[in-house]
Amino acid sequence: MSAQILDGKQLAAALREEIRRDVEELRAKRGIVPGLAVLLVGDDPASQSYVRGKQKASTEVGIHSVVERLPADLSEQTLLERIDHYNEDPSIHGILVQLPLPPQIAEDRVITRISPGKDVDGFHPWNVGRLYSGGEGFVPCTPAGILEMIRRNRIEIAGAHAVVVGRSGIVGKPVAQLLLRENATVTICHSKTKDLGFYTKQADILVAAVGRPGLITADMIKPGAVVIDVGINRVDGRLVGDVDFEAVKERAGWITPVPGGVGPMTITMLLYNTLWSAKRMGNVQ
Ligand SMILES: Nc1nc2c(c(=O)[nH]1)N[C@@H](CN(C=O)c1ccc(C(=O)N[C@@H](CCC(=O)O)C(=O)O)cc1)CN2
Repeated sequence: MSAQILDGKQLAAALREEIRRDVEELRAKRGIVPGLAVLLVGDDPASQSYVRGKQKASTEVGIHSVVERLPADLSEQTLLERIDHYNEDPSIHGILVQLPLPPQIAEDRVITRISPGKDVDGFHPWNVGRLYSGGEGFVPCTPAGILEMIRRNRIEIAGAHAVVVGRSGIVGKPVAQLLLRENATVTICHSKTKDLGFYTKQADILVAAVGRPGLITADMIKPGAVVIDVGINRVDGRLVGDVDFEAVKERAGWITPVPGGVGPMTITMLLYNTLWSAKRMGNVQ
């Protein structure tokens, strides 16, 4: 039997409607309009498209967004000064710098400059620490979206063996931490893992986040497993994930498509984080 599809596009639309209603209530009852500042350096087409998506989605739910498009040869100092500006702006509740950055700019110095209380990407070391220590803080958007997809489809995490392939700071490590927080037994695999299939075959929940098209094949899957594909790879003008979707869907219990799976949840969780930040700054419960 073919796997059930974890439809991120559909879930994202439903969540955005919930967020839109919450934003409207915050505005009507408290006069607070959530504000998001997005800084885009350079002209990478994929980054431009993601930023356009963030701006459009913000407008649709009533979040005020400011997008600064900055030249590719921008100095790190100028970017840090723009961040300082938004750190001080009381109408802005969330700040993000679209990644990747050009080589002359150090990502860690930029991320660390964002006020942790406005770090809606959840990349600042303060928020990373909160995720690991179990405290309240911003959770990175893609991992938060994955957890939301699993929960909303009533898939049991506690006691499951979750295998995460990929150890990036944006997806692999935080999603592993979130699954651990939900009482999964977690294994993290990466490019140096020997015999990857040995681990993936044991996964009740498999998260693939490496950026290698077709890395996960049907023979690497436990029958009935939940397969979450975070890969976004362009092959011959087509968008494909890290999972061989057509073959794996015949063996898995649940599977995310690419496109239309995890991707749309990323921007939705950014809206959620911005709303949460505005509520927190306004002391709204
Ligand atoms: N500051 C950040 N930079 C980056 C992040 C991030 O969370 N914060 N994540 C990615 C890019 N990203 C958001 O910024 C992102 C990636 C993919 C999607 C998405 O909706 N994908 C669609 C396909 C879209 C397409 O055709 O390309 C899908 O999978 O269905 C949204 C946002 C790196 N940088």
